[in-house]
Amino acid sequence: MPKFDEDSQKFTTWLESSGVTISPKIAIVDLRDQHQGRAVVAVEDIDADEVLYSIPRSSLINVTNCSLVDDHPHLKEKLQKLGHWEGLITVLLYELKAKKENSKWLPYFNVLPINDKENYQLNQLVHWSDEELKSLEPSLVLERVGKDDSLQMFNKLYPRIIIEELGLNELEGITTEDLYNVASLIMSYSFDVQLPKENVEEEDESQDEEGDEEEDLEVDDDDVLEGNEDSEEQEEVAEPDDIYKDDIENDGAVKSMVPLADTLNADTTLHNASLNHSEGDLIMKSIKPIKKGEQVYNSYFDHPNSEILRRYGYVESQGSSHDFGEVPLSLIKSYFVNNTNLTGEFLDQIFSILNDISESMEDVDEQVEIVLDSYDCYKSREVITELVFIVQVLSVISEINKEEHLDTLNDEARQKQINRIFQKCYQLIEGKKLTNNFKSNFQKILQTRLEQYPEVAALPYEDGVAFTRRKMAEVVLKSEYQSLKNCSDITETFQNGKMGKFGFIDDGKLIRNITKKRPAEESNVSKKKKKKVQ
Ligand SMILES: C[S@@+](CC[C@H](N)C(=O)[O-])C[C@H]1O[C@@H](n2cnc3c(N)ncnc32)[C@H](O)[C@@H]1O
Repeated sequence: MPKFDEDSQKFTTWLESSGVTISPKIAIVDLRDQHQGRAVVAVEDIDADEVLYSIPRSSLINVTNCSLVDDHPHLKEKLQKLGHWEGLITVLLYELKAKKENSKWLPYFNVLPINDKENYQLNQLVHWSDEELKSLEPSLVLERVGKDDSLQMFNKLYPRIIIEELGLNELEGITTEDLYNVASLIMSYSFDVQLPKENVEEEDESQDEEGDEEEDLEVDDDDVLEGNEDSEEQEEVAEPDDIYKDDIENDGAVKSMVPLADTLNADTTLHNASLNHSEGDLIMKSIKPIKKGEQVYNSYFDHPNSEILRRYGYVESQGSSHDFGEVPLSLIKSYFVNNTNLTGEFLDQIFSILNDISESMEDVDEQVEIVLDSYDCYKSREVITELVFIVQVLSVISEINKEEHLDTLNDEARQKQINRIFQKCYQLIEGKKLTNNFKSNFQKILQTRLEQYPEVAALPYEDGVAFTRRKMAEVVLKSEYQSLKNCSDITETFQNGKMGKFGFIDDGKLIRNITKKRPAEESNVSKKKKKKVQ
């Protein structure tokens, strides 16, 4: 029997001996010829809502259930305070580098990329060379690769935490590559597993609500490789006690490796099974009928292809259902600088005023932050409201600025006028209306963004599986290009699509409405200033 199959079989035997019960209607199969590694398929027809397997918590690996705690019980508390990523990385390094052949999870590790370099290539973006990453330009996913942040976290973990704080001399000599590999494994295989309610209650009653949620558990979508929650902290040279965070158990969930649950591949359109939590075991259930021979697919959350590639190292060759392209704020800014009378300096002031306006809104739920780093434009011909809002606001400001030179007003008057424009645009959009200038500026902005993509992005998806890094990069660019292209069709996006039907009005009408009610003193300031610049 080939080693790959032998490892799958040993893994299945190990699962059974670890208390995992598996429906006879499914089997682990070898889909290397389709570049999908191992997968789970139905060997008989399965109805919706059938239990496919049930996994006892004792077979999970996390900071409360691992060899490290078995061997060094006094470290349990410290581990739980390290943070989800740091905790699980440490625990896994101990299994892989200290326990090695003696780890009770060995048959599980042997079916994972970490112990089978021959059959698995790690393709998450942190493993791409700078040259390879260039093939993803101009995708903004390049700003989220996070190699530097990961490195910062690794430098904090080793040797400071692992050797000096926890005293794990068994792990002396681990390399940055070891850390990258373990972090990549966590990124694409781990789950945030909810703790049974009683556990949470004991620790912190305020977590009750979260513990009660009956949501599906999905493969983790957290961002350690970007150094998410802790990136600022990591920049400082921390003193020993600031390596500790809130107790993991107080979060109501613990980042865990879940054998077998992570053997499921994912697909945004073919998703047919989900992992549910219960008080005891974790249960994988079908969410729709699955025919004999079909693959059982989990969902890794609503990611576009760029994120699927970044986190999991593959792409959906015909596009993800959740694809979007992004328009960076910098492009919007340069568009207005090049095509209107707004200068870069004035636009920066406008952005800062817009931020102040949203911060000053009393009702936090109603706060509208419209200055974002980038704006998503979905394949489904929906764009985020913030994009509509900012382009509409800037279109109006540039029009008013022709007459009134807002940039020459004093700070207070300028702020008031921009606030008024903001409020009027808000009402306009709420009333499902936009202006004609918005239409033309929006179209040109999207066109400018589309022109940044290489020619290949405009071509249709190719047949077959994209599995080389070059082809996967092309698929990401096509996914983004098509999404942006879909949204650039104004009629489809703003009149026939999911965003509802917008009416377009003459800009003059809105501008008259904004300028007519301006307080008298503001107009005076404006006139005075205008005289100066004439
Ligand atoms: C949780 S594991 C799934 C099991 C994995 N196939 C294995 O052999 O271990 C996630 C990894 O599986 C692969 N994968 C998942 N869904 C896939 C898909 N639809 N197409 C190709 N590869 C996929 C990716 O390499 C991803 O990082």
